Amino acid sequence: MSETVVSINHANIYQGNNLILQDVNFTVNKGEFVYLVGKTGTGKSSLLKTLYGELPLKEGTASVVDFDLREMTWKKVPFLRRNLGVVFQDFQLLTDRNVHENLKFVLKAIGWKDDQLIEEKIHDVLDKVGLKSKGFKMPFEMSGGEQQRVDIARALLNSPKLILADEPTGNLDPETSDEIMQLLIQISKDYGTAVIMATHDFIVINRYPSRMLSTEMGKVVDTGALAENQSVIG
Ligand SMILES: Nc1ncnc2c1ncn2[C@@H]1O[C@H](COP(=O)(O)OP(=O)(O)OP(=O)(O)O)[C@@H](O)[C@H]1O
Repeated sequence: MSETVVSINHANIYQGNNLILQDVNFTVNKGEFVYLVGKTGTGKSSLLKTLYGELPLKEGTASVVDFDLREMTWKKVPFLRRNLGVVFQDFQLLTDRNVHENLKFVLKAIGWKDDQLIEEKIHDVLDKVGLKSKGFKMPFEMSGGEQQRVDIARALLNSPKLILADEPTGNLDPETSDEIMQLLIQISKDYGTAVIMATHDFIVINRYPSRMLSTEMGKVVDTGALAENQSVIG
């Protein structure tokens, strides 16, 4: 039986008092890879922000990795985030410390204390993103693709059931975008992690076709699973 990771029903998404998306309904299951597409300003980021607790859900219902978004308070948001991985376009790494220290900082912040477990976890996530030997590098010494891999490694620290990615290939050249897409798809297949990825990049979507949610005219349209991406990378 499939395991539901996101379930959103009759939700209205607001920015302040402005209604951005109306009557949003969809579910995402374990291991699914879903694109979120739509013209600029149509609400992709607003929807993702709602899913990771940055915007409050005022109308409708939603459950994200078993957290009820209507019950969300600022105190509970960090607990929701510990069960998610969030990946952004601009990497958001701490520039004054190396990759290893960036990852250690996050683990310490969420309460990890055992040095050996910390080292094992960092080794594990760097291995998963193909950067096993790059822990000593400073962010400015890395290419955009490598920095995005570190951002994905950071998202994996929580062993999340869901990764929310907002334009993760937006700053990358086509070849590097390909590598990041293959990595995200591989993660969703290997670890059963669901991925919702906002993108404008139709080159990427055409190369790695998958289910699409489209924001248009204040609604979210579910195009369903048009094709499997399995054949592309498999
Ligand atoms: N902090 C904010 N306060 C008020 N309105 C906002 C805020 N952020 C976004 N909006 C508005 O909400 C609407 C949706 O914006 P959003 O960023 O979600 O769209 P998007 O589809 O992600 O756009 P893009 O593709 O350019 O990132 C836009 O009209 C935008 O102006």
